[in-house]
Amino acid sequence: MWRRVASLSSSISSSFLAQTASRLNTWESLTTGIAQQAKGVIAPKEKTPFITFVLGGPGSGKGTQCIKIVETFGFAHLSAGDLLRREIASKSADGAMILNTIKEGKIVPSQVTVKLIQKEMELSDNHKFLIDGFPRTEENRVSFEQILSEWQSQIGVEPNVVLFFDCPEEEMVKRVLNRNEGRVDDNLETIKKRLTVFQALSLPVINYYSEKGKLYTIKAIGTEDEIFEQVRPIFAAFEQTVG
Ligand SMILES: Nc1ncnc2c1ncn2[C@@H]1O[C@H](COP(=O)(O)OP(=O)(O)OP(=O)(O)O)[C@@H](O)[C@H]1O
Ligand SMILES: O=c1ccn([C@@H]2O[C@H](COP(=O)(O)O)[C@@H](O)[C@H]2O)c(=O)[nH]1
Ligand SMILES: [Mg+2]
Repeated sequence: MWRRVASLSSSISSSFLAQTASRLNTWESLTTGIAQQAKGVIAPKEKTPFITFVLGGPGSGKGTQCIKIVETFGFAHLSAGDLLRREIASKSADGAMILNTIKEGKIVPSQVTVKLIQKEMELSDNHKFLIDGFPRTEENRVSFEQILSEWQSQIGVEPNVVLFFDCPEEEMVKRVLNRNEGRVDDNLETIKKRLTVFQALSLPVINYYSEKGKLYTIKAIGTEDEIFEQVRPIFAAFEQTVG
């Protein structure tokens, strides 16, 4: 379980925190850290988080390619849409609001989505994250950067890689209508709204990362395997340094 050192402050004394923080140059595993502290040994987890945002329109193939990246490169896959659908299924306090927002093809408030992603990252034993379908708006991006800035001394405020699956609209519509997974937003009316939201709110995020030199654009047409052959070299290039 990965935890930010700062998030331990409510349960652990500040002297323990200061001691722990000084020994660790990155995130600490809470359970391992406490057990090892009891033995008088704290072994640092030296792997720095590696964050990839996976962006693209509805049905562009983000989730499909994430599965292949996980299989090949051992990332943890965090789909923002799946986390939100899990909230609906669990009938959480935000569930009804999230359901209505998804049906309308709109964007759930940043604080809700960021909290879910942050929790998943903190619970993960992995240090390599694929964050699928997020950030969807500039506001999402800034909210997440605020979280990362808490870890700034360790990892900086930006993702390491941003993938953009660039797919023609007619192909995206065809794929979504054929998806057949029972999603409430897989209908023509909602898809049209999602495409409008993508153009208006998500493309600016993609342009932002392009200007930052972080963007890797994938031509998302062809077979799933053909598309993955564009994705593979991006992660292969980082493999030595990321672990
Ligand atoms: N290269 C491809 N060719 C044909 N169909 C594909 C291809 N890649 C994915 N699909 C299919 O298209 C549908 C949408 O793919 P996927 O769920 O991966 O997209 P997505 O970008 O995650 O969409 P969303 O944003 O709606 O979650 C799925 O049914 C998937 O099996
Ligand atoms: O960061 C996010 C991600 C998703 N949503 C909402 O969920 C649906 C479905 O998302 P997928 O990534 O396509 O599974 C999306 O249309 C949004 O309504 C969100 O608000 N914020
Ligand atoms: Mg998806």
